Amino acid sequence: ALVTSKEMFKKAYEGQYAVGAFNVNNMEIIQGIVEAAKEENAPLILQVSAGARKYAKPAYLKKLVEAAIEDTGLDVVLHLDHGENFEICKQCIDDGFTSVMIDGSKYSFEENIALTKKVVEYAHERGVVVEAELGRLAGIEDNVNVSEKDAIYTDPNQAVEFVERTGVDSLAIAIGTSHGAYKFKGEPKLDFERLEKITKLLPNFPLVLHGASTVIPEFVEACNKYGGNIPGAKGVPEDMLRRASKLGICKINIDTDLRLAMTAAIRKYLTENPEVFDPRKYLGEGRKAIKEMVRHKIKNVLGCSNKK
Ligand SMILES: O=C(COP(=O)(O)O)NO
Ligand SMILES: [Ca+2]
Ligand code: NA
Ligand SMILES: [Zn+2]
Repeated sequence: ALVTSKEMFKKAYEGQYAVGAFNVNNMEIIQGIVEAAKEENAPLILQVSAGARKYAKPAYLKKLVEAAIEDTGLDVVLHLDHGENFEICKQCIDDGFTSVMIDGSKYSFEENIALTKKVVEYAHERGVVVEAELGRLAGIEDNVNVSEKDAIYTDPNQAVEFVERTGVDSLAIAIGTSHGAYKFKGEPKLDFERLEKITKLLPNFPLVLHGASTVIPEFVEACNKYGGNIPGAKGVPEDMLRRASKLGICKINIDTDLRLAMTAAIRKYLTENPEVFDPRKYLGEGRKAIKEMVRHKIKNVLGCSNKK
């Protein structure tokens, strides 16, 4: 069934694990993810960005997620990732999403609060939960280019005030991650002191980690080996993610690791099978790679196997 993340996060918090939030854009990606979650008996969040809605059209994504639930019997959260304004959050809530993110992190503290409150009011009246964001990730957010120097980490005391004044259900925080494949110039580093402080000040309150892909080297190498060009890609080491999920982080967002796995598999297949031109062949390889990646994340990083 389509469910909110309320129960999932409560159990994740108590069980000191995290729920995976995987970005979806087409049929094969959705199928790969839900097959893995089914086999691992894991809680699952499928998240749709504005870019995904433009690429696949909302109706297709909604129907594909419904089909996935029908086919697997899984409980799934359908979440809007990085909602830019009240309108798109309202659209998705009216469209049956069970969770939305309103990303007001680029506005002032007060504007972010005002916008988030407006979405929370509309969502809670309809039984939908809300994720907000405080603090700015470095790196490239979907069509918002936040340069390193503007990256402002989440202030723990502001986080408490933000949660109290907005009534939001979960909060995405900035502790050193960023979106995409190039997260760190030097050694990967997260501000665990800050995360510990926020966790202490907001006990039992679900925190969200964006930009949490590991950018696993073997997949970067495979992409590059078969015609790709992704130099110097670096992500969040998996032990840091495990450590974060033992603190207040209950939702870990993963998109780039899926993209790299799917791209490596398709590049490899096409290079090794030049005579093939059946899309089902290479899209099928991509789907398999997604499934394997998600199983790996569920078992070895998130710790949410058999926690359905
Ligand atoms: O935060 C993410 C995805 O982050 P990655 O690019 O690290 O997969 N989506 O909202
Ligand atoms: Ca943001
Ligand atoms: Na999100
Ligand atoms: Zn994000």
